[in-house]
Amino acid sequence: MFRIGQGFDVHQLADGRPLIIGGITIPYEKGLLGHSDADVLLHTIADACLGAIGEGDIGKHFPDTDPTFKDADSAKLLEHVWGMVKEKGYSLVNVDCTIIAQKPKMAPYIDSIKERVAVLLEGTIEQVNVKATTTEKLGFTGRGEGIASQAVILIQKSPK
Ligand SMILES: Nc1ccn([C@@H]2O[C@H](COP(=O)(O)O)[C@@H](O)[C@H]2O)c(=O)n1
Ligand SMILES: C[C@@]1(CO)OP(=O)(O)OP(=O)(O)OC[C@H]1O
Repeated sequence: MFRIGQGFDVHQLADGRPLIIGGITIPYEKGLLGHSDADVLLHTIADACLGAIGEGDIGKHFPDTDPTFKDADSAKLLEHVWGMVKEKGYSLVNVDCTIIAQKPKMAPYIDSIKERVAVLLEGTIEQVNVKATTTEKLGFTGRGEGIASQAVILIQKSPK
């Protein structure tokens, strides 16, 4: 049995924050603002996982009003969500993600991000695709005010 899920997230860029995307710290003049470490890509993947198993979204499981999740490592949040996916008997088929950012250039970091995501989802690099696009200087991403991300995941329950 297959299930599909999709995720979308946006975080604002602000001074004085590290830029963490896909579990990797990327050198840049600004970072993403959030209650957690604001890892927009890992939040997107977590939401896609929760969508695939019909379990709502990360705000439901990790409320941004809960001090437990202040400055939380989003890799830990995704690990928890992936545990829920496994608990229901599913494994990864593939995940495809897009980071929407005018700057910085993501290309040098894509392979490291893919490796990190593959580890978190207990899959191989071949099961993970991560892309980046600008919005040609249009909109909030184009003005460099924030970074968005999208993901689609396919999971499979193997017959016993
Ligand atoms: N933050 C980004 C955005 C894009 N890239 C790479 O550049 C290519 C061209 O981007 P367009 O928005 O002009 O289509 C894109 O396909 C990515 O490979 C990037 O590395 N970092
Ligand atoms: C991850 C959580 C929890 O720390 O906070 P944020 O980092 O603000 O992220 P968001 O994508 O707005 O929503 C999920 C939150 O509940």
